[in-house]
Amino acid sequence: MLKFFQRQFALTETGARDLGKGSLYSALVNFSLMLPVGLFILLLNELLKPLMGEGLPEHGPLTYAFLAAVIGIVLFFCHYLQYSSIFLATYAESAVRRISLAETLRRLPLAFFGKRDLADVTNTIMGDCTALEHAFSHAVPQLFGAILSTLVIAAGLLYADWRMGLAVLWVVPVAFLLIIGSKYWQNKVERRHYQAKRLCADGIQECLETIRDIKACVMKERYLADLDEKFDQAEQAQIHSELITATLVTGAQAVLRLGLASVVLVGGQLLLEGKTDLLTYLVFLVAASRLYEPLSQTLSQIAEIFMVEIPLKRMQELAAQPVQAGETGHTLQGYDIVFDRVAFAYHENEPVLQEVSFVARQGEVTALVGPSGGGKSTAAKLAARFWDATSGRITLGGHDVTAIDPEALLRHYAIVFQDVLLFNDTVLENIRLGKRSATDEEVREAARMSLCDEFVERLPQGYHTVIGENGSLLSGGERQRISIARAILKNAPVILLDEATASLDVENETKLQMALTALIKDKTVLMIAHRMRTVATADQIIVLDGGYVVQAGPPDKLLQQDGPYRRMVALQSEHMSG
Ligand SMILES: Nc1ncnc2c1ncn2[C@@H]1O[C@H](COP(=O)(O)OP(=O)(O)OP(=O)(O)O)[C@@H](O)[C@H]1O
Repeated sequence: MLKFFQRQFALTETGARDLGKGSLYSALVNFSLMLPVGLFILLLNELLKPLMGEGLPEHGPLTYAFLAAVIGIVLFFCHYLQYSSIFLATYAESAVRRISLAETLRRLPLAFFGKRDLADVTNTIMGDCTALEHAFSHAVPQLFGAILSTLVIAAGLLYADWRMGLAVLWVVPVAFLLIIGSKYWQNKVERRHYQAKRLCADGIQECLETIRDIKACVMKERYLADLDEKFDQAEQAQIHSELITATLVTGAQAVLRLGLASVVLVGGQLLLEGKTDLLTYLVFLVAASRLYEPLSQTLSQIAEIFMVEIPLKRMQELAAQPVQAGETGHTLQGYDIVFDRVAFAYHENEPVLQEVSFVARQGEVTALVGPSGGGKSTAAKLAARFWDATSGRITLGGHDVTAIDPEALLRHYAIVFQDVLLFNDTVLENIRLGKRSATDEEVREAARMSLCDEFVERLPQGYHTVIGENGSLLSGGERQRISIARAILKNAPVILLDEATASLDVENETKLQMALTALIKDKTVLMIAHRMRTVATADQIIVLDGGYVVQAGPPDKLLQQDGPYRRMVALQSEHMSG
């Protein structure tokens, strides 16, 4: 049974055991709800005795008050056990599920995030987990509990009187068949509802991310109209889904109630024919109304139980994504990066890099240049294993990067991206991200080297100013300097600079280049730049065009050749003097 729960609901062993316990306690609650009925029947039996001429009642009101109190305590404990075993265990399982999904996401290659919609991934971690949390705390154990208690009570009723037993029970399979028969239909409608909700979430996220461009292009009206349409579709899908579920559930609940009518009819007939006594008849009437209560509740949650399949599948699919693995303990021989006939494609049959071979040596600056879209950033990201090459090999210090755990590998890298990402925190903390253990003084020193001082002094609280979401209070050049400060603070042996100084004016770029010269001593530097002036002092230039290395060598040598590098330098000099 535990294996069934684990497989069916993707639970941990503890989660499956807790679901089993929760189901048993739910059944216990259902049984305990029969106790007041038993007491009532006992009381009725006593009260009927004098009327039937069977003598006086044997027990006084005190006995019944005592029994009622005991039943109250039993009910309390059963409910308490059910609550603690279901709710607390479900929340614990949910936390494990969320953490394990987040752990998977952390280890997934960036290729996954390029293919998958981020709103959808967020929805899986938050929305789907919440949906499962609700189903496993409010519906699934109750369903199994109701099945268990109904089976036991049904056996008792059939044993007591099979005719009235059948009159009580025939409605149960009919009601459930009605709901189960419509499962495919309900799931189809609910899947459409899910899809509509996901499109809404996508729309909102896209709108928030692109609000600046929407305003700049005066597209607000059109965008909001699109978003409105998505909301309307989600609303329609929700109404449709709820209508269908409500119709089916109330229909099935009405069928259940028919059972009461059939007991009245069958029992009444048996009573008239003298084939049963009044007490048994009353017992069946009361038992029927009690029996249907948990079943009726379960029916109202059956749509939720069917729906469990959808979020479960989505989560299983996410959990099954191949993660980037690798060893954490490795000894590198220096920090040379070697690209050996590397090919890569973001999408099948659309190669971005082909036959790329070069060596970025430790202690040297290797500059990647070339036309936009040539594959420079892609090559740098492959070196840091943000993606894995489709074919060929990239090594760092003689080790294939794909054999090294991505997080362990990234400890050797300090990276400054073109699109800087900052957090809504102070300048100090944003820089400290480079090295969590750095003292304030170390952070300030890195900030001074990356020329942050001059703009930080102008901020209201200096280094303690909170810079807004993604550094919204800062200019592009200022954000870039913070990112460089992080890299300086990290002081890693390999430095990747992707247009690191592109947002700076010429004067600041020159100053920063001098600071960077000190930083990059003895390190492996892979630098991407569009300004030829920036890479003029590099030890080696690699020209990438259309995914191929079209020229490689020291800048002075390349200048002597009639090739793309000389043309780019000439073009930019012309542009500057013109
Ligand atoms: N995440 C991605 N998913 C799919 N395609 C991508 C992705 N990133 C880049 N590309 C594509 O790969 C090709 C190379 O892009 P890349 O950014 O490496 O070029 P680049 O030489 O660095 O360009 P630029 O100088 O403009 O930054 C381009 O055609 C680009 O559209």
